[in-house]
Amino acid sequence: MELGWLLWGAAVLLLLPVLMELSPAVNFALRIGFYYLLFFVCSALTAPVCLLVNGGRTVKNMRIIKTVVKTFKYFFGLRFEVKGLENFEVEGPAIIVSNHQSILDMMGLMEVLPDNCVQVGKKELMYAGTVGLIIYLGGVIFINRKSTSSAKMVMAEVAKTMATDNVKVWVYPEGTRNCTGDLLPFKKGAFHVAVQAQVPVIPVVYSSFTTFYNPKKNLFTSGKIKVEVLPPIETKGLTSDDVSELTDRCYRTMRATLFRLSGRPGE
Ligand SMILES: CCCCCCCCCCCCCCCC(=O)SCCNC(=O)CCNC(=O)[C@H](O)C(C)(C)COP(=O)(O)OP(=O)(O)OC[C@H]1O[C@@H](n2cnc3c(N)ncnc32)[C@H](O)[C@@H]1OP(=O)(O)O
Ligand SMILES: CCCCCCCC/C=C\CCCCCCCC(=O)OC[C@@H](O)COP(=O)(O)O
Repeated sequence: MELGWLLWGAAVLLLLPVLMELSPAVNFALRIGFYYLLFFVCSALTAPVCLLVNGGRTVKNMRIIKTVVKTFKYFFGLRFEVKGLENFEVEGPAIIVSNHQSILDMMGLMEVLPDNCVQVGKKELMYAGTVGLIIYLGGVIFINRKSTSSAKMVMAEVAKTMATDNVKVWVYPEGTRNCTGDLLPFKKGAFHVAVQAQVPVIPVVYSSFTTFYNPKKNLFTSGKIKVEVLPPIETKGLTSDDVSELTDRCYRTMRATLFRLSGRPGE
């Protein structure tokens, strides 16, 4: 019986590289599956460490999470080329906004995440097994995208407390993943919070993943991701009437940067 299993295991191990070469779908499924497994297992192992070291839900756990997630890129042959980190060095809290292409963004997020920075995430993530637990412990702010009123209430609370907690808040203004190489129109929530809290908006742009990652084409290979942290946009003196213009300005700057970093001719 054991011999049978041994032979079976050896056959799979020998066949796997051939299968991965022959079938992009197998390659994609194995690499993405391994990514999920990494998240799941590392979350389960990191949660007790966070509890032991920091005692519960606190942004301080993001340092531990960041240390662990920063190792994931080596498993997938991904490299980050980062510019502009000095733009994170603002006095006090800020709203950070970035484009959002895939769940692979978590590696890019942790690659540059400044200290004392939490993220706004869809509340469904709370139920993602051990990942839900670890992001809860990391201080992630959960919003219900299906209820604008409740989402706005949560965001209004963030605007009130981010100054006292001295935290930066990272928001994905597209509101969903978008791996087309372009930007979706921006939701305004992040910019309302920035104006309500009178804190700067710091745009962060990741180059397009389309050269190495495309679920529709079962493409997931190694690759280089350019990351640029842009200069902060001040909101002092702005009111809710200025939010649309602030959103549009940020959108245009980030879209031009996305095209530049991705080597795509601007429009
Ligand atoms: C060790 C291993 C570890 C492994 C683990 C590692 C990972 C550890 C990190 C995890 C990290 C997770 C990261 C997840 C990332 C996502 O889950 S992304 C998806 C969730 N995020 C978002 O949706 C953020 C962006 N969305 C927003 O900000 C949206 O504005 C809101 C607040 C959700 C509302 O959205 P909406 O219902 O679509 O409404 P929207 O069109 O934006 O606005 C409607 C109206 O309300 C107004 N409005 C909007 N917001 C406001 C406001 N706050 N105040 C006043 N008015 C407002 C607008 O101005 C608009 O009015 P008009 O100007 O058009 O007249
Ligand atoms: C025992 C319980 C078993 C539960 C199994 C769940 C295992 C979960 C394992 C890995 C989950 C990886 C999730 C990492 C965080 C991903 C963050 C992210 O990118 O979420 C997508 C969100 O931005 C936008 O969502 P949509 O594009 O609107 O959709």
